[in-house]
Amino acid sequence: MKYQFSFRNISQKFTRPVITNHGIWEIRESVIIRLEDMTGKVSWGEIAPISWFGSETLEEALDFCHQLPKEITSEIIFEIIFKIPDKLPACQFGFESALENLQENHESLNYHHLNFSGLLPAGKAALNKWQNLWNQGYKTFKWKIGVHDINAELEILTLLIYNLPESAKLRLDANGGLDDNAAKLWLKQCDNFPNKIDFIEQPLPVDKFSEMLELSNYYNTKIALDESVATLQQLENCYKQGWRSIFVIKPGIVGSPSRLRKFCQQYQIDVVFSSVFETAIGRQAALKLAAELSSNNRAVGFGINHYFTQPQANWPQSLWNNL
Ligand SMILES: O=C(O)CCC(=O)C1=CC=C[C@@H](O)[C@@H]1C(=O)O
Ligand SMILES: [Mg+2]
Repeated sequence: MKYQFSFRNISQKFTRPVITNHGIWEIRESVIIRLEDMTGKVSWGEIAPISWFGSETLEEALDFCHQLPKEITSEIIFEIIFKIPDKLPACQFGFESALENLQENHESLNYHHLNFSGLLPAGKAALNKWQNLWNQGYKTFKWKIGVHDINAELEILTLLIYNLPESAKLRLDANGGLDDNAAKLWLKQCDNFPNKIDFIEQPLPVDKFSEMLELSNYYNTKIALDESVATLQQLENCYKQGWRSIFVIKPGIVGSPSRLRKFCQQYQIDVVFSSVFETAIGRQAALKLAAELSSNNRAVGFGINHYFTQPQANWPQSLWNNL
């Protein structure tokens, strides 16, 4: 099968910069790819790298797209998906989801049974942001920690827990920014609120796997790996090294959807699906996987209607025309 291939770079400004232990992220850039088959059917994919999570860089993704011919075959696409798995995971996701969309009618996608988690700004700004997300229907909130002084953040946590409605849940994401003592302080504090805290995400850096495994066996508060399991190879490695607590999966950078499906169905892991702050194109493909593979009814981190200001209506054609 042959496809007309084209691609364009897109950048979107976050409504509010995403501030994490990795730094301040103001503009989200990604690559939109377009495949048209011989019947004229068109489908879209999105390549949305996060290089500091371990995916390829945007430049590597663009270079890869530039070296592809304007007319590509399904053999070339399968080569992308299965032959270069760990170097270009965001490209794998973009191309395979575009191909899947050509082969399936994604309108049948039903993810209305999913619960969504709203992203709170780091620091004390979270205290006056949660209310309007609650009013929009979010009952789970993710708050970035490891950004400000730990004592200040622990105080804010207490205020957040005191102010949030009874049924609201909090998940804390340190982005690997804590040391062992700080992680123990957070876990000890969270153990005091067992019905409030969903989990602490990536408390320690990626190279502290055994320390996180030990913490996960000692404290009641669950720990979720994120940066440690960013790509399929890392996911498999952490599972094989004994991780059985929560795995945060970012479909946009993990790699091939079909290989992810196979892994999750084979190992029945406890997963939380998470956005890479993609556009509606990548989000639709990611939520398709979340709808199929989510476990334990965990809220998915795709609260798109508060990441970007640009309207996402009648994408992607309108987007494509304006790029
Ligand atoms: O998972 C969510 O709730 C939203 C997505 C999210 O928090 C992230 C997406 C991409 C990079 C990070 O800044 C951050 C994360 O660490 O999970
Ligand atoms: Mg995270």
